[in-house]
Amino acid sequence: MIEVDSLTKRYGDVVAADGITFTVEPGEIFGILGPNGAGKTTTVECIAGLRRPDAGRIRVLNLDPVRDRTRLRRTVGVQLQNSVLPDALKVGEAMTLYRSFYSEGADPARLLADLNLTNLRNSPYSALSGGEAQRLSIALALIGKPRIAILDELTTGLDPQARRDTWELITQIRDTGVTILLVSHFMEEAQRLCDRVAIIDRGRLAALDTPDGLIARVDAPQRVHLKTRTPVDPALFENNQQIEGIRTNHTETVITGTGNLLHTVTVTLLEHNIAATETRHETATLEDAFLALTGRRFE
Ligand SMILES: Nc1ncnc2c1ncn2[C@@H]1O[C@H](COP(=O)(O)OP(=O)(O)OP(=O)(O)O)[C@@H](O)[C@H]1O
Repeated sequence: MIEVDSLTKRYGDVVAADGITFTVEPGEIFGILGPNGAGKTTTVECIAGLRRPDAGRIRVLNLDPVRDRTRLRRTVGVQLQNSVLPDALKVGEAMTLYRSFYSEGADPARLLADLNLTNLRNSPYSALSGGEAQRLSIALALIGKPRIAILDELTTGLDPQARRDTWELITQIRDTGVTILLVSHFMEEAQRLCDRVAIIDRGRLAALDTPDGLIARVDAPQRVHLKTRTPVDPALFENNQQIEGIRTNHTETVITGTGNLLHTVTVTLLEHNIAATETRHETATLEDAFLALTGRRFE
């Protein structure tokens, strides 16, 4: 769907994109993840044909985003970071206006219903909450029935519930066959939502893999935290190669190790007829992967 090969873009002395290469496959939710100023927006703006690369080659559905911008506009829906509409424009009017840009497209009433915006169709843009405005911007990105949707910093500024609702919505949109290119600086968002993630740091592609694949590159041990009614004897876990360490503090036990650690611990407890009142399994996160891959903390 999208091919980016050695993309380079400079603003004066700043190299915002420095030889970035990746491809996006049909039906993927593909994440571009990186800290502020990493070059994410520059990359997707070049893909959307809004900026001209200094070097490198981009193809979107086999078209050149700059040269073939008019043709691409029919198949690529874009929601840009911090996009705003005029305050007085009503939700329904915005949908009708954007629909008029396309000879073929989605039914505005149907799309409003799908995005749970029907009741707000007469509300002016200025009266919308952050989550409602984001849902409207997604609706506007989808009004031309695109094959690819580019969504930039979709959930920034939303509360946790609105963020989770938006993730659910993105998954549903993908399930209708739309390929999604998602820009984010939220680790959890990328981990939960994306099929593959390109980590961009200082204009360069630091890594590209599934979230699990990125996390698997981290050499951090897992931890299982247990609470039990009576103290656990650490000797029960000896002679198990997956277990690297045990710390006990009365009825609280923390076991570190590798492999299928949770399974190993659970089986051992069952064998000795010990019931855990609480179990928590901690594994490495994308945040750990970022640190391991770039040598820097995400923030
Ligand atoms: N129009 C511009 N003129 C000059 N410098 C720019 C321009 N747009 C971006 N930059 C610089 O290019 C670099 C990359 O910016 P970009 O917006 O692509 O990063 P980003 O990863 O999307 O960041 P954020 O998460 O903060 O939006 C930054 O150093 C930024 O200051």
